[in-house]
Amino acid sequence: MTITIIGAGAIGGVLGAYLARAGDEVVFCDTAEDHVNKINLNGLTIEGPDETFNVKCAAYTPPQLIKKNQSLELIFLCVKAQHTEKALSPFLPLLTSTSQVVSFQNGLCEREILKLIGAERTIGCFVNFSADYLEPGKILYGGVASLYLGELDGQVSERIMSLKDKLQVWGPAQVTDNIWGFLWGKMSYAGLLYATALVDETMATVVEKYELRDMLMELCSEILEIADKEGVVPLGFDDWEPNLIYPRKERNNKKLDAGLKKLAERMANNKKTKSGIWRDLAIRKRQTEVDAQLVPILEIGKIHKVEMKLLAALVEAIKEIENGNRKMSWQNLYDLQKIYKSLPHEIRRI
Ligand SMILES: NC(=O)C1=CN([C@@H]2O[C@H](COP(=O)(O)OP(=O)(O)OC[C@H]3O[C@@H](n4cnc5c(N)ncnc54)[C@H](OP(=O)(O)O)[C@@H]3O)[C@@H](O)[C@H]2O)C=CC1
Ligand SMILES: CC(C)(CO)C(=O)C(=O)O
Repeated sequence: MTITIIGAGAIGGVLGAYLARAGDEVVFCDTAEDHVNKINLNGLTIEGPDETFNVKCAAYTPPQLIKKNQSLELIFLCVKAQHTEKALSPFLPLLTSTSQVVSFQNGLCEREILKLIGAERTIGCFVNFSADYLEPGKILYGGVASLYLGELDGQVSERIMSLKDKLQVWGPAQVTDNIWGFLWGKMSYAGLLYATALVDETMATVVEKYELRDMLMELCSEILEIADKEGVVPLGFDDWEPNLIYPRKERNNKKLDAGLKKLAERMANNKKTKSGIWRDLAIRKRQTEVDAQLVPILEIGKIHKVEMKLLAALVEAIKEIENGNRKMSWQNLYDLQKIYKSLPHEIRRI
């Protein structure tokens, strides 16, 4: 079955390249014409921690692929969260009743995808390996990390087992019966990642900054509280353990500090030392995924009547950096610290 990768950037490029190298038929589709042209001309190059390799594959822009008018059975959707609907919609007429669309994205994009194509054709995926689009035809790959596939209803179906098997050529892909748990777990981690992007430092440097730790963990707790209200049990991965952070009253600071030390070490040792959010703001000078990732959590929070002062301030600060009305600096984190210190005592470090 041909795998169509919509969004042949960092994540889509890496997965597609491994699959193509192993002999799968992979078709890349991306709006960046220079990237598409380069792939067609010279192939796609992956610069990984252990090897650099190049694969030859067909690449198309969305209008070119639509023009081919061939049905698409398996789509890996690897665009930024805010492009989900725009990227998938043009292909709806090419889907069949058995097509599968797998969301290799951060955020709760599956909620949006299922509205477009129905839950039966939507497959969830939690992805935590790191990669960066370097230039047309070239992707930096940070190496393997957690990747879990899951049906939205928790079923362990044959189709996700076979997808998991297919992905072994990339690395240790796994299957979960709680994909929402992973997606919300990643969202709590995303709170931390967005905060690290408020300053032009590595993620590890911010995580190691002990005096900011309580504030950062409260920021993540705000997100975890919403997951809790939604009836989801957030899951941990790669030295990130939501259950050490929330419920607040059960927080074990000793274990949490040990976990964050390991996380900072992992971050420092990765080829990608700053987040994709930082890269969007500092290098690519474009909007982050904040409107499609953190803003929906604020909205769900409103439904549950939970005030998220830190998350709201973080969203505002990120948007100000996006718009050029704020610079990256430590002061941004200390501004959040001020808000944290004004929170009721019972919320602060227990
Ligand atoms: N990179 C990472 O390390 C990680 C990323 N993720 C998540 O993976 C998802 C993908 O991110 P990432 O790979 O980094 O993003 P990239 O920007 O590297 O890749 C996305 C690609 O999709 C293209 N694109 C945009 N709109 C469309 C469209 N309508 N149709 C087809 N292609 C389109 C983009 O072009 P253009 O740039 O011109 O817009 C870009 O080339 C995100 O949700 C991210 O949060 C998760 C874990 C780690
Ligand atoms: C840091 C990373 C790669 C997750 O590990 C990520 O999700 C990002 O860059 O946004």
